[in-house]
Amino acid sequence: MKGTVYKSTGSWYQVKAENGDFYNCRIKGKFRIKGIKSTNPVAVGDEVEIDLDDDSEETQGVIKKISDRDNYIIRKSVNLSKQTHIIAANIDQVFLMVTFNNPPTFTTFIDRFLITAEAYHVQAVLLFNKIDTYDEEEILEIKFLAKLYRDIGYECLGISAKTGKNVDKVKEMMLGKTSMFSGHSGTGKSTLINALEPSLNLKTLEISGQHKQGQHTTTFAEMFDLSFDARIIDTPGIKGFGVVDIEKEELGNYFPEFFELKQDCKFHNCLHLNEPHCAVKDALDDGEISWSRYKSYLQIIEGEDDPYRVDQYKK
Ligand SMILES: Nc1nc2c(ncn2[C@@H]2O[C@H](COP(=O)(O)OP(=O)(O)OP(=O)(O)O)[C@@H](O)[C@H]2O)c(=O)[nH]1
Ligand SMILES: [Zn+2]
Repeated sequence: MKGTVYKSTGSWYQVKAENGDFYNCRIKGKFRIKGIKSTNPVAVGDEVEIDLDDDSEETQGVIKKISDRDNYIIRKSVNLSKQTHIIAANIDQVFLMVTFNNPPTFTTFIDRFLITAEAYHVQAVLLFNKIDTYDEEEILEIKFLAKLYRDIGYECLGISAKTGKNVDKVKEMMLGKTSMFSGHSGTGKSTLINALEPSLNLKTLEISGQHKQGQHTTTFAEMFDLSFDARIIDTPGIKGFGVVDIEKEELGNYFPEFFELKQDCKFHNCLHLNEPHCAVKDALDDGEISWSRYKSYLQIIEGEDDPYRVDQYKK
């Protein structure tokens, strides 16, 4: 029988089978995924093949096969170097909650987030939350930012999780998909999820504001079905959505607007720094590429505080 992994505790996996029932499953045999050394062979979101065992009191299952992943997000294992822990797989989209000043979300943060999403092949959507609190000037700034990112190809939406403004549009975007929510603490993730599904009580809600994090507790992601044909993956204790190592030479590929111009640079391996006849720098001078994006690019390539090379736990 086919199924999807909704929860993992390390040795047991909760699988929702195609008949809609949930089964506790174990793994049989060895699962290796090409190119990655992982501490967990099966992750939340994985599509699996299971065999049911009716002999025991409670019907249990055995995971026999795991399907190729569309994408997955990882973090480095806490204990074992060079090992990775797959947090979740087959994610359709990730929403980044952005607030202008309460708390501030800087463009460098947005850009780092988008680069990570590009590297993981996960579609990213920017939600500008708390639009009920902004004055005219701030609304203009939000609109400016939304246009900047829309022009690059990212969907942007102004919402208020509190008043419910455009929450129906978020719902629409989620239909038939598996989504994740990310953003600085206090940007309104919990409030939005509450507005989307009032009965859902996520672990992130229990953890926020307390000091349960920081110990070496292993955190496991969990998937939830919502009432309107949508699924969300909750990743308690993991800020942002994992780690990714990016080489200098490939960084520009994760800026879609840089990538598009790359073939016009004189050197095929142009880093868009001081090389002559660089199409990216020309576009920057012409105002076709935003300075804030280029600044983020420089910061990362120069290796200034490199937060996405280390584990990002909530402190
Ligand atoms: N005015 C206004 N306040 C909001 C809105 N969304 C959230 N808030 C408030 O912002 C504060 C933080 O919201 P949370 O939903 O707890 O934020 P969070 O992102 O889940 O934070 P963490 O759990 O720490 O990651 C709360 O006081 C919310 O009531 C909004 O759209 N408008
Ligand atoms: Zn160049």
